[in-house]
Amino acid sequence: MKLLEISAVRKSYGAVTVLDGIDLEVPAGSRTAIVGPSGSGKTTLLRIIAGFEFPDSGTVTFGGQRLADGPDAVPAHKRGIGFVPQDGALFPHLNVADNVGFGLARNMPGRADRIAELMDMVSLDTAMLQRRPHELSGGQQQRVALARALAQRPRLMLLDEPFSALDTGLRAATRKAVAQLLTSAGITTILVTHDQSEALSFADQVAVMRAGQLVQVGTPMALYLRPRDPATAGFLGDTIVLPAQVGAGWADCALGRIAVNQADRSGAAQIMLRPEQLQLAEVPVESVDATACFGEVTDIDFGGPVCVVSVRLLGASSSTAPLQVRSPGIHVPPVGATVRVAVAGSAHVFDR
Ligand SMILES: Nc1ncnc2c1ncn2[C@@H]1O[C@H](COP(=O)(O)OP(=O)(O)OP(=O)(O)O)[C@@H](O)[C@H]1O
Repeated sequence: MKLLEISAVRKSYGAVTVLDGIDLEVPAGSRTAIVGPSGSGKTTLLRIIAGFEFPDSGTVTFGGQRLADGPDAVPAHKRGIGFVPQDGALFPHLNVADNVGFGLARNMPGRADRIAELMDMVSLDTAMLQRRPHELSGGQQQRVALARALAQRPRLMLLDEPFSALDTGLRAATRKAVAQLLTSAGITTILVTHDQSEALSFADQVAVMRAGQLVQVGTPMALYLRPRDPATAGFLGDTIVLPAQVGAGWADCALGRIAVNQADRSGAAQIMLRPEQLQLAEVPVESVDATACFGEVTDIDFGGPVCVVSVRLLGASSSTAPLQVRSPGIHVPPVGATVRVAVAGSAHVFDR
């Protein structure tokens, strides 16, 4: 069942079109990530859902209620939608208790208990209630911001790059904790991020935005393995894109004959592999023959657990860019080694 439906939403600032016909359905209980480069319109879309901005045209429907029909819109405070902005936006002069309880009436019965319950939901110790925001870590501040948004018991939570100020380890741990918390509370969530790995790991629906349009919406796995075009593929991770002749479920390309995931395609096409699909095995140079694909290691970028190995295919012209292959650090072949290149899984054929 869909909780939120966005239909044909357009928004311009002066002559600049920021949202150019957005259609998106968000199922109840799901986690959606909107991902896209800086300036593509992600925050504007989130602010339209929250009610801080209104569309020029198009509709926003939430739980069957029309929230916006063009500029005719329900104000933000009547929507029952939580919003956690990028920097948390805590009130610096208020302590944690007053930040968390900001939207709760001062004379509300059980107010202190509700604030303690919210602190517990976001795994913060109530011993922190008297502290000011500057006396908290970045991760703790984000949790307070989340608790403040949860106080309104929203059915939908909007998160605008809430983890971007956190360092890598804390970021992953906070993201996971927040995802679990929102799911167990049954709160539908939309996360805006420009970090593709964050989108892929957080969401069960990913929407890729480019220049004010949603270019593809689907599960993380579908988008990663079957992106619509090379730009979307490249945005979601590293790629190896090769020209090929495809037909009957196979592609003939510089790596030899490999399986493709669209059996119905034929003719000249561009195919895509993810670098982790290529596997290298060092072999003696005299074992090179025509039955497999071989190359020479030209460079290694040692990254510990995963290294990027540059491989020039034997027979390729010197102007052809080497393949960038990911290889475990303990098995990395040396520069100059001859390697057999094998492909795991199938390649994806781009539509155009
Ligand atoms: N109030 C405004 N007035 C004029 N232009 C605006 C306004 N808000 C946003 N824009 C412009 O709209 C475009 C999209 O902005 P938006 O913040 O939605 O992008 P974004 O994808 O969230 O980017 P980022 O990842 O950098 O936050 C940008 O070109 C921005 O400059």
